[in-house]
Amino acid sequence: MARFDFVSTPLSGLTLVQRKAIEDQRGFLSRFYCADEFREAGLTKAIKQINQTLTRKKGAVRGMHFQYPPYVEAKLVSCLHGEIFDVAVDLRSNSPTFLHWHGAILSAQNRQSLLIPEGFAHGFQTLTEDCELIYLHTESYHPEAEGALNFADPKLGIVWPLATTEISDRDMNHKLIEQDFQGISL
Ligand SMILES: Cc1cn([C@H]2C[C@H](O)[C@@H](COP(=O)(O)OP(=O)(O)O[C@H]3O[C@@H](C)C(=O)[C@@H](O)[C@H]3O)O2)c(=O)[nH]c1=O
Repeated sequence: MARFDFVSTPLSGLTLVQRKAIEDQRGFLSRFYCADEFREAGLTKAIKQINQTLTRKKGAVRGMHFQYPPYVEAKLVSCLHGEIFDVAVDLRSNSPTFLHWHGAILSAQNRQSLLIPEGFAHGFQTLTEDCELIYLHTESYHPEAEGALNFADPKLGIVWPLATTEISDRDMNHKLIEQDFQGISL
C-alpha cells in the first residue's frame, strides 16, 4: 500500500509529497521517507545528510540556497513543528521554467513535504513561531560550492506571505541575478 501521494507542481520534477497517516487510538504512524517509493517519484540517489533547523520568529526568511556542480543536491524539506511557506526556484539552464518559482505551505498538521530536485534554489518563510524543519539531502554540505539568490530579487518576484521580520546578514546581502546568469547545467 502506498504511504505517500506524490503531486506534480508546475515545475517539472518539483513534487509535493503527502505523507499518509495510519491512525489508531494511540495517535498515528506515518512513513517519513521510503527509498522504494521515492525512487519511483524521481529521488534515485541515496540520502547523505539530514539537517534540522529551528527558526523562532514568525515572518523570518532563510534562503535562497543551492550548491553548484559537482555538489548539486536534491532535498526533501519538511516542517515538523509550526507552518512555513516553502519556495523552490528552477535554476536548470535548459529548463522551460528557468527562474520560475513555486511555493507550498508545509506544516506539522498537513504532513506535506517538498521534494526539490537537483538544480533548484530553496528558501522559506515562517508563518508561525518556533518552526522546526528537517531536510534530507542527497549531497553533503560543501560551503565552497554554495550558491544563493536574493530572496527579494525582482527578477524572481517571489510573493512572500508576510513582512520579513528576520533574516541573516548573509541572506540579506546575496547579489541580485545578473544578465549573464546561466543557471545550473546538470
Ligand atoms: C547547511 C549546513 C550549514 N552548516 C553550518 C554553517 C553555518 O555555520 C551554520 C548555519 O548555516 P546557514 O546559515 O547556511 O543555515 P541556513 O540559512 O538555515 O541554511 C539552510 O537554508 C535552507 C533555505 C536550505 O535550503 C538548507 O539547505 C540550508 O542551506 O551551520 C553546517 O555545518 N552544515 C550544513 O549542512
